[in-house]
Amino acid sequence: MIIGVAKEIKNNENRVALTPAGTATLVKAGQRVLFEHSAGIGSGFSDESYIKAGAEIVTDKKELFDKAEMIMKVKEPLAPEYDLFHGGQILFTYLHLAPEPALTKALLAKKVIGIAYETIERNHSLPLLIPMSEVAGRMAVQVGAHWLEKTFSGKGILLGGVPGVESAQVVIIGGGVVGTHAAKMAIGMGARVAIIDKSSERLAYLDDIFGGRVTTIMSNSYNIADWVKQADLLIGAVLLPGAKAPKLVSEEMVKTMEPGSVIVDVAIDQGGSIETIDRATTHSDPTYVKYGVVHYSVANMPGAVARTSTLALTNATIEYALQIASKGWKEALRADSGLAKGLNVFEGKVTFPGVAEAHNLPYTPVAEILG
Ligand SMILES: NC(=O)C1=CN([C@@H]2O[C@H](COP(=O)(O)OP(=O)(O)OC[C@H]3O[C@@H](n4cnc5c(N)ncnc54)[C@H](O)[C@@H]3O)[C@@H](O)[C@H]2O)C=CC1
Ligand SMILES: CC(=O)C(=O)O
Repeated sequence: MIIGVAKEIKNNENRVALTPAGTATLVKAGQRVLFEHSAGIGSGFSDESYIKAGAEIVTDKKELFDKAEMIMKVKEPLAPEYDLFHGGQILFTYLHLAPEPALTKALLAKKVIGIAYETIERNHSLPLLIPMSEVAGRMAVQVGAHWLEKTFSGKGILLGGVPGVESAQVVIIGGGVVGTHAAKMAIGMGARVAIIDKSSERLAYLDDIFGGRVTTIMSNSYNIADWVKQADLLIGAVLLPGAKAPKLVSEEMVKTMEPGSVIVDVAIDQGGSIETIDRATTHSDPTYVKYGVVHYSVANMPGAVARTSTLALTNATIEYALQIASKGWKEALRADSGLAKGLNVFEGKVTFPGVAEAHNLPYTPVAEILG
């Protein structure tokens, strides 16, 4: 199969879909890898390192898209990329289609075979979302600590306090991968940490692994309102896989937060879980202040730590890319029902229920397509 690796164009998106090691794995398996010129630079990988791994460098983006049977990316395509796709082309990337009507429409019109990293399942987990959620969870605390500084419109408090001075209260809504990694960092920095989740099993697990170092809270609007009010740093980390994120924190709740508090809504890539966050921000302009509270809603947080993220992402994606390329997408999906959950759009049809529901479009089960 001819695999095209495209350079990312999203604001400050420095990740790339394959490392040289991942490229070498595909080439060794008999696949042809076309690599867009300088696509790896932001992650510290030169064109030469990809040539050494067996890739061919292509300088013209259009030529890359025209030739490739499968395009591998990191982020969802943006408007300038929509026209580059052709019918029957496989797109293997994060798609996050539920909050993106224009992108969904474009991929349907182009009859692209869209396999989304974030909805592939294995053993009831999301193996291609996990590595970036680990990164974003850890970053959420780092970023939150930064914006809590007075210079950046924050309260002017240190997460860990100092002896004789109270530490900050971090409140995390959603105790999955993002939430757990955020909690690890926040505990490490000496903050007081509360995690709110709707799953009692998950809360029990978090209580077990963190012992007395976190407070676990059952998710309901009463408890959320109570804890949002106390939060110096509020982290949104919920997920309903493939669907739009539920708005759990209302505008009224945000108004009860003290001025200079900070919200980091990691769940923004699925539309966001905080009512006062109505748009994704960018790494070059990451925050705005509303009701005195600093709001941060960057949808590609791991792009800022591209070297770590590209390595972690390729570690996870490579075995799936290999399966799709060597067996062909249909056979690969037939052989792995978890990979089949990644199919979101196929030849003008929506094949993921959460996406169909979000856009009020008909839903075609993947099984119907695989036959
Ligand atoms: N902004 C960014 O750069 C990035 C964003 N993300 C996003 O972060 C979000 C979280 O991802 P993961 O932690 O991997 O998901 P996950 O599936 O591991 O965890 C989600 C948690 O949310 C909980 N949850 C669902 N509904 C809830 C409710 N009503 N109340 C409280 N808890 C609820 C679930 O029980 C689960 O524990 C996703 O939208 C993901 O795409 C991930 C990586 C980067
Ligand atoms: C998960 C995702 O969208 C990201 O890492 O950017």
